[in-house]
Amino acid sequence: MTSASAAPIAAAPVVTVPIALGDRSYDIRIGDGLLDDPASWQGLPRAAVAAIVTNTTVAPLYAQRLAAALAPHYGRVLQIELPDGEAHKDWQTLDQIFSALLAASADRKTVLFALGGGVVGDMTGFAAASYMRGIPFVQVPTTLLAQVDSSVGGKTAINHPLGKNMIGAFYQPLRVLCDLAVLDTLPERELSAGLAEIIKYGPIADADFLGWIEDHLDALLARDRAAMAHAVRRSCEIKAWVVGQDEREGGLRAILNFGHTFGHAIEAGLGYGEWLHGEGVGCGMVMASDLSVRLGLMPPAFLDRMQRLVERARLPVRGPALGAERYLELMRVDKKAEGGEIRFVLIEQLGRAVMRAAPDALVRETLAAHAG
Ligand SMILES: NC(=O)c1ccc[n+]([C@@H]2O[C@H](COP(=O)([O-])OP(=O)(O)OC[C@H]3O[C@@H](n4cnc5c(N)ncnc54)[C@H](O)[C@@H]3O)[C@@H](O)[C@H]2O)c1
Ligand SMILES: O=C(O)C(=O)C[C@@H](O)[C@H](O)[C@H](O)COP(=O)(O)O
Ligand SMILES: [Zn+2]
Repeated sequence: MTSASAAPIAAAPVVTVPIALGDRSYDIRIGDGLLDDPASWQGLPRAAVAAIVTNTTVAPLYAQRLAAALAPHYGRVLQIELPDGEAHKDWQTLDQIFSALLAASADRKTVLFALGGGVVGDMTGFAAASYMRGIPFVQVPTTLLAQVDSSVGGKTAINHPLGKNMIGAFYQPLRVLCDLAVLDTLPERELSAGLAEIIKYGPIADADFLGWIEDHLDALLARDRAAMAHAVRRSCEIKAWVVGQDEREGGLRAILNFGHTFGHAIEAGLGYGEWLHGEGVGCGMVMASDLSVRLGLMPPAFLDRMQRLVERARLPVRGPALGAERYLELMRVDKKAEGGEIRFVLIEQLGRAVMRAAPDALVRETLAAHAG
């Protein structure tokens, strides 16, 4: 993919990235202060009930402002507060959303607003996909990771103890609103987790963007607003470009899983929540880069480059000591696996990814070098 439109942008203007999916097309809006901008809510369906789905951490920070913005447009605005954390991305918490909607007589016109990170977004999306067989929803992502990745593209899910995101649906939001100002309150560890998914887009789709991230990493860690705006925009452009061609992951979309086969194994193997998703992806990208080198697809310098960048982003580059057999067992449950054969997203050229099986012996070598 070429890096057209990669010129840095100023922080102030609202940028719109379209995602083309026929009658499910929508806009990703990126800007400073979108929560308080009346234009953010124009053109959305009106209804008797709107529900803000959020969590106990984000609610005190931003829910009141969102409720005030929505009040003129809906008869009632409910607030559904979920417990915080990856460990709660499960059936029980999903059911809390359904129970709250039913108790409030939410109907088929009810619009859900996912206010939070990827956990809230994935669960709200799944609730929207299944409540009364489908109701509209809007993504209002409040973490860097959610703004650059999880709010876009319609993958919704909950975890299963045996595997990450195993129960879910493809279901697109009506709109995505990325207010860059909310990133100011994000803890540093979560900022780094978001950087992992930003870094991902370079090796899989845009070598120039990888260079840009290397050059601007310090600015991103310092939350420089213009650097953030560019990183969110370019990430969303790449994700929209991929999803627009392969909404349901028939092939190409799997490149967005670079680093995830190892990363998901780490998340599930440790029990959800010990490592953040972005931490698993950061370390997983180092492992997948190592495997790309071992398979002769990339030169050793590529692994050094990726490891250095992931480290600079303050992400782990060594996986936990789960044992190679346990890693392999967990990775065989991955959604990309076919007939028990693990398939990895690997890099074959900077900016181009490929999906390949790898001999267990080589995967063991990668794990010996980067885990434990
Ligand atoms: N659907 C997809 O395409 C997709 C893509 C990537 C990741 N994901 C999923 O997203 C999840 C990870 O998302 P995440 O990294 O956003 O984690 P998260 O949703 O757990 O949020 C991280 C933490 O930040 C807090 N938080 C959120 N916004 C805040 C703010 N503005 N200020 C202060 N604190 C804030 C949250 O309460 C939470 O404690 C994982 O479950 C992952 O599987 C999905
Ligand atoms: O949108 C996608 O497609 C992705 O793979 C994005 C990933 O960053 C994300 O973590 C996704 O939820 C992983 O998908 P899964 O199908 O492997 O569960
Ligand atoms: Zn991810």
